[in-house]
Amino acid sequence: MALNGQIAVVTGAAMGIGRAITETLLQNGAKVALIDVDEIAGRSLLEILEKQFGSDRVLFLSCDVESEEKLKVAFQKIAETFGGVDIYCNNAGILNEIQWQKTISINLVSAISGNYLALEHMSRQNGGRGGVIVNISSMAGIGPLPSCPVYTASKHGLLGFTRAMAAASRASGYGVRVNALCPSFVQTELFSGGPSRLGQFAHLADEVAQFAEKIGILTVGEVAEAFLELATDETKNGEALLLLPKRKQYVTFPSFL
Ligand SMILES: NC(=O)C1=CN([C@@H]2O[C@H](COP(=O)(O)OP(=O)(O)OC[C@H]3O[C@@H](n4cnc5c(N)ncnc54)[C@H](O)[C@@H]3O)[C@@H](O)[C@H]2O)C=CC1
Ligand SMILES: CCCCC/C=C\C=C\C(=O)C/C=C\C/C=C\CCCC(=O)O
Repeated sequence: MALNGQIAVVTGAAMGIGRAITETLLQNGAKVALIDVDEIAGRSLLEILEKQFGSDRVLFLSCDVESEEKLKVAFQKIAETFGGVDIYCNNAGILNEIQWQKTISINLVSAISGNYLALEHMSRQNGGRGGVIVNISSMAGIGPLPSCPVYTASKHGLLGFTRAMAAASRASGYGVRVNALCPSFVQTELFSGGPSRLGQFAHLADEVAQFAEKIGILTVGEVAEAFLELATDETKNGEALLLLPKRKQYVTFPSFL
């Protein structure tokens, strides 16, 4: 699938992985709507991107994805401005074992709301053009991160939702592929600030840091490249792409047929 002229929405786009994905989409010719709760970082990035790619190709919407109402309004504004939605990257996420309910709320509940809102605009059953959704899960969506049981649960939940949604989309003729990207540790604020947000599991920080050092740390650019593969390869639906510094593989799950 060529990205030229495609309309993409990226949540948590102001920094980290979301910013890198946004830049990659723009470099490949897409128009991108950036959604982020951090208005200052979002507006400052918008200014940079407008200069680089033109103001007709980027849009920033200050929005907390925890508010389904505000997210709905943001989607309406994007569809009106750009004329539809073709690609949805659900990336906004936090790691906070102290405020663990918020972790579930953003990483799982809001992710589900975002996927449903995206489908309202993208599904062929609703008059949309079809397209692709990429959910940013984590390696912690496949295996346990001991210092972060709730984060692990949220990412396992998101992966399960992705796979079921992909099957539902195929069976219902939505014309929308739904995939999950599962990176290991990535050099961002979420990673560097992680140790201070482990709460009762803070004593496990050193063990995790050693594990991270052993397997290596990804750059946001490497994650954006893997995102591009899931977004553009039209054979991929319901996939979980595991990404480590020295390894990339589509995860094989048990089959019950
Ligand atoms: N950094 C890592 O080691 C890994 C991160 N991930 C996942 O990648 C995604 C992005 O993470 P990073 O770039 O590392 O994080 P980050 O903390 O560097 O950036 C997250 C962005 O999301 C925004 N955001 C947070 N809550 C929001 C909300 N309620 N509404 C709207 N925007 C919100 C922030 O303002 C920020 O711009 C997350 O889902 C994370 O779980 C997955 C694997 C590894
Ligand atoms: C030093 C404490 C830092 C806390 C963690 C910071 C960021 C983590 C982000 C993730 O999304 C997790 C990434 C990779 C590890 C995930 C799972 C390990 C699974 C190991 C196993 O299967 O045995």
